[in-house]
Amino acid sequence: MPDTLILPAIPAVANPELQRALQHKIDHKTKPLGALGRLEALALRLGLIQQSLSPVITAPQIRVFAADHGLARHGVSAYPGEVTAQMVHNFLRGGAAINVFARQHGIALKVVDAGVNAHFEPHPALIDGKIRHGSRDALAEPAMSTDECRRALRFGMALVADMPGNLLLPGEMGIGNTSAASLLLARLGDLPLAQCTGRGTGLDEAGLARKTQILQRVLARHADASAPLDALAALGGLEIAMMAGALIQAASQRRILLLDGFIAGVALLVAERLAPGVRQYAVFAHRSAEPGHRHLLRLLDAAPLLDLDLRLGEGSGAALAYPLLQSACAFVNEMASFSEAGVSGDNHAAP
Ligand SMILES: Cc1cc2ncn([C@H]3O[C@H](COP(=O)(O)O)[C@@H](O)[C@H]3O)c2cc1C
Ligand SMILES: O=C(O)c1cccnc1
Repeated sequence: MPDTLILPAIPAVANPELQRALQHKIDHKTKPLGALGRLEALALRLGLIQQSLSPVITAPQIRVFAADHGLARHGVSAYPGEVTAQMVHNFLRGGAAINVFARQHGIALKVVDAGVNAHFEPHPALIDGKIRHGSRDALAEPAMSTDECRRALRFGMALVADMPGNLLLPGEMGIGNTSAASLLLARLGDLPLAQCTGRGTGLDEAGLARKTQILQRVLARHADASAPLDALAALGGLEIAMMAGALIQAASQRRILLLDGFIAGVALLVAERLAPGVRQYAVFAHRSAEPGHRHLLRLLDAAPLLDLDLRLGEGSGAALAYPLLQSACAFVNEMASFSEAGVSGDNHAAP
C-alpha cells in the first residue's frame, strides 16, 4: 500500500462579518483614522487568525530546526558544515543571537535536531527528531527519499500538535540551507535560479558564481521533481521539511506563524503548496538581505514588518518583530474608544 501523507485541514481565516467588526473597533479608538498605519492591518490579521475581536498572544514558542546538507561539501557556503553542530551546542548553552532575543522578550526556545551530522547528549532544550545524519548530496541523488521527507514533515506536525501557546516562531540552522531554499523557490515559484540565489553566509563574487553554477546543475539533475513533495525531497533540507510540517500543523490549529527570513519563508511556500491556506496564518517579520527573499515575498503577496538588512536566520528576525505583535494586540484590547474617553471627532469613522 502506498504510504500517503495525511495533512490536516486548514480552517478558513476570511470572515467578512468579523473583519467589519474588528475594523469598526480599530476605527473608533482614540486616534486619527488609520493613524496606527500597518499596525492596524496587523491587528486585523491577528484577530482574523484567532477569529476574535480581542486577539491575544499566549506562551510564544521558538523552534529552531537544525540539519546538515549534503550539498555543503561543494563549497556552496562561506562556512564549513561543522558549524551546524557547533551552533546547536551554542544554542543549548544560550549564546546565539536567537537565545539573546528570546531571553529579551521572554519567548520559550527549543532546538530540534532534524538531521545534524553529530550526536547530542539529551538536553532539556533539545528535541531529537533526527531523520538521518544530514541530507544527501542533491547534486548526485535526491536529498531525501520521499519516505524520509514524509517522516520529516510528520515529525514537524507532531512536534507542534501538543505545543503550548498560540504563536510559533520557526527558526533554522543548517550550513548550506540557503542553497536548498533557493532551489525550492526556483522550482516551486517557477523563477530563474539567478534571481533566487544569493551570498548566504557571505560568499564573495566568485563564490556566488560557483554556487549558482552548482545549483543550476542540481535543478537540471532533478528536472522532473515538480510536485511539491517531490521537489522538497529532491532539493532538500530536512530542517526545511520539518519546518513545513510544523507550519501546516500550527495553521490547522489556528496558531499565528511569525516568519523569519528567506529559509523560513521558503518553508512556508512549501507548506502552502502542500496544504493551501497555511499562508493566511503567516505574519512576515522582515525583509532579508538575501536577494531571493524579495521575490519570495512578491510571490506570496507579503509585506514584511521590518527591513533591517538582516541575513542571519535562526528565527532572529521573528524574535525581533515579536513586540510589534504584542503592541498590535495591546492597542486593540486596551486603547479607549472616542465614546469611552469622551473625545470628540468620532464622526470620521464609518458608523
Ligand atoms: C556562525 C553562524 C551562525 C548562523 N546562524 C544562522 N546561520 C545561517 O546561515 C546558514 C545559511 O547560509 P549558507 O547557505 O551560506 O550556509 C544557515 O545555517 C542559517 O541559519 C548561521 C551561519 C553561521 C556561519
Ligand atoms: O534570511 C535568512 O533566513 C538567511 C539569510 C542568510 C543566511 N541564513 C539565513
